[in-house]
Amino acid sequence: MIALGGVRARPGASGAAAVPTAVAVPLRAATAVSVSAAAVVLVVGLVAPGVWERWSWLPFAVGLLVGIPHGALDHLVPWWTGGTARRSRRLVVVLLAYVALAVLTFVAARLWPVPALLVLLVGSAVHFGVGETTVAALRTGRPEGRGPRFIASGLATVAVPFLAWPATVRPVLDVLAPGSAAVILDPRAMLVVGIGSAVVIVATLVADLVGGRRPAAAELALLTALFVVVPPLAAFGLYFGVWHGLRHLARLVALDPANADDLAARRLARPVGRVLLQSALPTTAVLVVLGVLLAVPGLAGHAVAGLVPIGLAVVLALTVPHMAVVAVMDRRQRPACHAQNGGSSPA
Ligand SMILES: CC1=C(/C=C/C(C)=C/C=C/C(C)=C/C=C/C=C(C)/C=C/C=C(C)/C=C/C2=C(C)CCCC2(C)C)C(C)(C)CCC1
Ligand SMILES: [Fe+2]
Repeated sequence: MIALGGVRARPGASGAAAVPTAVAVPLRAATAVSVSAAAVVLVVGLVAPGVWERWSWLPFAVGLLVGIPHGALDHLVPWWTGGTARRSRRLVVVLLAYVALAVLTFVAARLWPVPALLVLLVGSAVHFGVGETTVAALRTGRPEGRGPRFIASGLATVAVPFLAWPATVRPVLDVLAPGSAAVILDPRAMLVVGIGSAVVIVATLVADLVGGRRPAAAELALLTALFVVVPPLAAFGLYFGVWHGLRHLARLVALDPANADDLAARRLARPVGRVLLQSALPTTAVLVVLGVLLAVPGLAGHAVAGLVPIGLAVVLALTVPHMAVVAVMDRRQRPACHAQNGGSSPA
């Protein structure tokens, strides 16, 4: 037996598990919204490229606003995945550790901007790659290892915008982490990462098509095209908020034990309302921090000013504690690799 979304499911003959309604229903809704939104943004980028070049900040700002809540229930994940009763003293410890990790990351990024940004970008690629493979596994009920799809998704979402839009990202990098543009956009490094990304993405697409995994191939192709065609801030905003963030929220909806009955009856409205209500306070706290950093000149670092660099700095600082929590969640929610042998996952 394997564990999916906190519900046990028996693997079928092919090694794939029947995907429980608890996770299938919200994930299907989130997938429909994210794929449609990405397709619309991509088509606009193809038909009227000037629109996103001029209005990039809009999808970026909306993406931040919609994407921040996906981490806002991180402090509850250990209880939802561990199946133990919530104790207020342990909750306070988790909250304090989370805030401390985010503050330390923010300060480290101000003190050592270039190495910190490089580490955070690699961390982001791992985080997005794991998110894509876990969602693929949860959708099909088949285990997904840390193989080509994980690397291809990380590269498509993090390396491709730098490869396709060097002139656009350069000024943002120069403000976010002075000196980082020369390192990240170094022509030899770009050539190596560019060839590596092309090989891994194309190989994954071909393997998916040959293996009959057409939806997975279509999603990877859509994401790659989005980051190639649409200017990076607009593409990132769409991906972060409406793709990665929304799918993560769908997984959270399935994890909260309070939603079990509604999801079993395929009712989504109440579970979505519950998750939004629970995430409102932590989201507001992060938005207040963002507002204070924007309002008080110099607080985010001497050179950093404006929504784009401060928004990115805040979101990147949250990446570290968020990644730590999501790593635990992924281990407990994704179909286990040994499902094929009928083993049980570490629920
Ligand atoms: C719970 C809790 C809370 C809350 C939390 C939250 C709300 C979270 C979130 C989280 C998150 C929200 C996360 C995030 C992540 C992110 C990421 C992962 C990012 C990445 C990025 C990138 C990759 C970028 C890139 C770039 C650059 C750098 C430049 C320009 C261009 C581009 C855009 C491309 C608090 C603190 C209140 C308290 C305690 C507890
Ligand atoms: Fe995330």
